[in-house]
Amino acid sequence: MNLPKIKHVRAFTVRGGGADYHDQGEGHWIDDHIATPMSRYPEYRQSRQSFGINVLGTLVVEIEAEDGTIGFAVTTGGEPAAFIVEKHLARFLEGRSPTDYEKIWDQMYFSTQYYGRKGLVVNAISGVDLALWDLLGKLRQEPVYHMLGGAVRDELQFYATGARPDVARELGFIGGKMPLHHGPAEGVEGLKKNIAELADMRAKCGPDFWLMWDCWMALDVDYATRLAIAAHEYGLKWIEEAISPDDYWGYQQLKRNVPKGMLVTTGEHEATRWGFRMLLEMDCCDIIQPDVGWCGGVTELLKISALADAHGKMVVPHGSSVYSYHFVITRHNSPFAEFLMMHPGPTEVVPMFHPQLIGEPVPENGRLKASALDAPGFGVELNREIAMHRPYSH
Ligand SMILES: C[C@H](O)[C@H](O)CC(=O)C(=O)O
Ligand SMILES: [Mg+2]
Repeated sequence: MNLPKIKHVRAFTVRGGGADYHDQGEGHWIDDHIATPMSRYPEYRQSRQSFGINVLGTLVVEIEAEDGTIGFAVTTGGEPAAFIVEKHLARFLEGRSPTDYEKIWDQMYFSTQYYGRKGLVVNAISGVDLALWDLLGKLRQEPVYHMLGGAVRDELQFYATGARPDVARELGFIGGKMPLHHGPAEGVEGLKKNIAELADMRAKCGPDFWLMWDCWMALDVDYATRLAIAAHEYGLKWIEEAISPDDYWGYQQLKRNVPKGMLVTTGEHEATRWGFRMLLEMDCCDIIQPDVGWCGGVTELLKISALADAHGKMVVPHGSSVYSYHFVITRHNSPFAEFLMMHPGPTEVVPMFHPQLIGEPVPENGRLKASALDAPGFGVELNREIAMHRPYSH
């Protein structure tokens, strides 16, 4: 079957929430004294926005086919990513068939390799790749998860990320991942406060509910080891992204140091099959957590996931709403998914990428039926009432 060719690629920026989920208003749990690598500077300790966590904003990529069908995706990257999409990547799509996603990915990656490889450039590539899969699904009238091989189970199960695992438990989630509030610069006192918070949550959630810590790259191996050992008594299930994503050697050591039964997870700021190959071959962690909007898109996630499978590791993607769900439902080594609680409390389930997506499904009682994904592409529409800006064109 000959599908219409790609006519035009456009990139927009949007401010406020959505795919740039750290861009929230005051009083939100996601910006309340969370430990980060910048916490060593007291002036940047209270708020992540103070050091610019939300400086980029959302990138929206639209790909229009010759018949007028539009695929789109949202990720982070904002204006600099919009420049890369319009001025560099668009040339590898326009005039091509949307079925050529392998060649398109290869050309996007290798043409930018001299200034890219990870971070912002791969965010931009991911946004284009996701928009391409969305377009392909819309042209074929198929959900992306069908094109990835179909569902291997009837529903998705979720753990929730937020400051209130006790509420997440009541809402039906299988676990709660909390932000770590105090980093090494806050000394033994900070470490004790962290443990007291965990102990309090364990008391509120009972003995069996999964409790995890997201350390957002804030620690060093020594602190992470001491934290993990002290947390063992309170049944911490995993310690996430404890140290810098560049420190593969540190992760290898940490995985050896943590108490038996506690998992080490990482990878949300890692990209491509080559980055994940380091994590897997060096045995840095138990679960890898690629973000499909940051690691290279679905085309690359399939390769990362196959590599993880061969190493006997789970793939539990970071956040990313529908872009993750269509992948997780198709893979045996992705047995559950993350739901990032974007309610400020967070005491209610609200769509993760609100207000940018229309029709974004959310878990009910911590679950989502595969049939909730049964619409062409990623099954969502772009909310055209939000203020979108197209800073560059070609
Ligand atoms: C809660 C974390 O600091 C971060 O904002 C989100 C994240 O890393 C995750 O969902 O995982
Ligand atoms: Mg995380």
